[in-house]
Amino acid sequence: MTINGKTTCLEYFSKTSNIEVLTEPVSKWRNVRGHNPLALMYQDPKRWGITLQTYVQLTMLDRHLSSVSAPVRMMERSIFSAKYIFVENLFRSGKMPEVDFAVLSEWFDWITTNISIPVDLIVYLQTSPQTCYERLKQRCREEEKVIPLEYLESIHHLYEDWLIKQTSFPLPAPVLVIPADHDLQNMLHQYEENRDKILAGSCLL
Ligand SMILES: Nc1ncnc2c1ncn2[C@@H]1O[C@H](COP(=O)(O)OP(=O)(O)O)[C@@H](O)[C@H]1O
Ligand SMILES: O=c1ccn([C@H]2C[C@H](O)[C@@H](COP(=O)(O)O)O2)c(=O)[nH]1
Repeated sequence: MTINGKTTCLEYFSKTSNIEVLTEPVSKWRNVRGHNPLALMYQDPKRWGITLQTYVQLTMLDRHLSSVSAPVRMMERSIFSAKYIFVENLFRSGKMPEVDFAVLSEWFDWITTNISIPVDLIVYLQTSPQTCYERLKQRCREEEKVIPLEYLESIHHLYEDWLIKQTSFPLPAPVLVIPADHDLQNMLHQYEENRDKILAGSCLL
């Protein structure tokens, strides 16, 4: 999901030795050579969706390919969720022209056919759109103030189709589902309970 506690979870595990944590490169999406493609996309998705998602695809690929510095790597999101969820959502909601979707898809297909992107486990922090909406307001990131609940509902359905029903796109790895509508204390307890499974190697979505 989006805005559901991924960074908070990674911060928790980053305190464990032998784990390398790679957070999402969102600071790059907010500032590429002085431009803010994340803000532009939310202001006018039809015009700027392709711009943001091209850059997301590049920066996620860069994260996947960066050299490993610990026995276990935990990564926030992936090149797969960028394509299967966010690009798909823009396209299906009529906010991405067909030609932009086609070009992004060609890039994605080329990358995933020609470059090995191994993922061992997907950890799905499963949250309701309402919870994400509350956390969005709590975090109060300037670019995201325009996000309506309906946007989070669409993203949620795409995630559920992909990771739970498993009816939409191929899964690059098995899925571990952690219900994540709970308060922080409860979440930390669940992370401890799932620690061994998670440390088998994971990618947070
Ligand atoms: N379990 C939780 N209960 C309540 N608030 C939370 C919880 N986990 C995270 N938050 C808060 O929600 C907001 C978004 O969390 P964050 O970890 O940044 O999400 P993400 O990385 O998925 O966007 C932050 O303000 C964070 O402090
Ligand atoms: O491919 C993507 C990935 C993310 N986003 C947006 C969604 C959020 O506004 C930010 C960061 O995501 P978090 O879940 O808060 O970490 O980036 C996107 O538009 N496209």
